[in-house]
Amino acid sequence: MVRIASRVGIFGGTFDPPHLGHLIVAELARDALQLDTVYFMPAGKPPHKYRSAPSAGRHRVAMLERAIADNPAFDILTIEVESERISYTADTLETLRRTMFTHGETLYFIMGGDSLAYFHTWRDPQRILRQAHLAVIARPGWTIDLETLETHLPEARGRVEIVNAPLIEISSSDIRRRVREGRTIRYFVPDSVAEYIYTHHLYVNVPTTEYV
Ligand SMILES: Nc1ncnc2c1ncn2[C@@H]1O[C@H](COP(=O)(O)OP(=O)(O)OP(=O)(O)O)[C@@H](O)[C@H]1O
Ligand SMILES: O=C(O)c1ccc[n+]([C@@H]2O[C@H](COP(=O)([O-])O)[C@@H](O)[C@H]2O)c1
Repeated sequence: MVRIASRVGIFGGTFDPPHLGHLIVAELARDALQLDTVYFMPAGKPPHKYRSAPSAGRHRVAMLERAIADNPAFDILTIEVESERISYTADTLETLRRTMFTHGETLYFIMGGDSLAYFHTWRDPQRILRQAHLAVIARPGWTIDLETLETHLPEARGRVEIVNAPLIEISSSDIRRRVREGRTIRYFVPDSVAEYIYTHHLYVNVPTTEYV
């Protein structure tokens, strides 16, 4: 039997909380790149946000479970939230290649344009590009500048796919602020996620050192 290697998206993020922007990005990447599965991968300790901790991993996973429940092409990878270490993507992808994606799967690491702008500063970006392509979606306020990226990182040439999508001005930080201020988050997150946020009193008392 000839086995056809599958095409897999890995969408790393803090997801504190997951919002409709994340879901639209994942669905458009799935569609554009013909991905069999998109895995949402919440970071345990996100490298650029480690000064003040995000909500507990169990809350972020629970919200993701609710957010993706009705999409059979979406799943969750808990490898990073289960670890005590800072979630460096290069390490995670290598581990996943060793343990889970061992059949020549084509991997796409999905990110917004804001993440791409700093990608060359990530730990060992060359190592990431050896494991996966990047799938990048535009984000309001950020230009996708492949030329500059390739100047910093020649290994990115031919490894980055741009996914066309409408600009979606939704962010987790805005949602956290809205909850804190008692404003609506309806239609920013799935109803099931909003319910979880209110039931567990998330984002009500966020320290003044709200992470950036
Ligand atoms: N509205 C959006 N449009 C495009 N990409 C997005 C959008 N929201 C998040 N992303 C991308 O999803 C990934 C995970 O994002 P993250 O979980 O940090 O959410 P966020 O909304 O950026 O959070 P915060 O506001 O707390 O920084 C990142 O690569 C980010 O660029
Ligand atoms: O590996 C790195 O150096 C690195 C630096 C910044 C971000 N990342 C990853 O990028 C993803 C999005 O990060 P964030 O902070 O926007 O949620 C998440 O999976 C992070 O672990 C990874």
